[in-house]
Amino acid sequence: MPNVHIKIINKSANPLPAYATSGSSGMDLRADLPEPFTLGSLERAFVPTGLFIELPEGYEAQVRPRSGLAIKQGLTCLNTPGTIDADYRGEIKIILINLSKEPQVINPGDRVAQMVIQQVEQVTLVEVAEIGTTERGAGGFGHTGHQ
Ligand SMILES: O=c1ccn([C@H]2C[C@H](O)[C@@H](COP(=O)(O)OP(=O)(O)OP(=O)(O)O)O2)c(=O)[nH]1
Ligand SMILES: [Mg+2]
Repeated sequence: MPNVHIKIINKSANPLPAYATSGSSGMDLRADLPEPFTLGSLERAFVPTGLFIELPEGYEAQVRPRSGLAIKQGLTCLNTPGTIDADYRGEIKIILINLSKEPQVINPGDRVAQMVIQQVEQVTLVEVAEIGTTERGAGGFGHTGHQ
């Protein structure tokens, strides 16, 4: 398991993110807020985490929604999966949107998203006149049917 440097600016006394179980893909991210705030129906907002991360080259972090919040409160990440680049040194922020019909309250320390850290490769694009053929070809967007 590689080490990753993380700095936490702790407005809400939040603990460092951690994997909830030994098999968890993501670590939950807590809202670093001075007080509760309300996200109205269809409103979006930055939710600060107070976290600054130094990812090794060749890694990325993804900010993803939590399914429980999505089904119970209609809260999700607008740009899911959010991309944290390896060279980003600013605060990790969550772009939360309330897709429910009711206002939703976010409390300091609430676990509003999760962060998955994984390896990612950069490639060199080589321009060619023709690309290779496949069985699928240009078929997509449901062309294999529903069942
Ligand atoms: O949910 C997110 C998504 C992004 N970021 C930060 C880290 C990321 O490295 C940077 C840029 O994100 P992205 O590439 O998605 O945004 P952009 O609109 O392309 O901005 P830029 O031109 O700065 O790359 O913003 C977050 O804190 N949370
Ligand atoms: Mg970008």
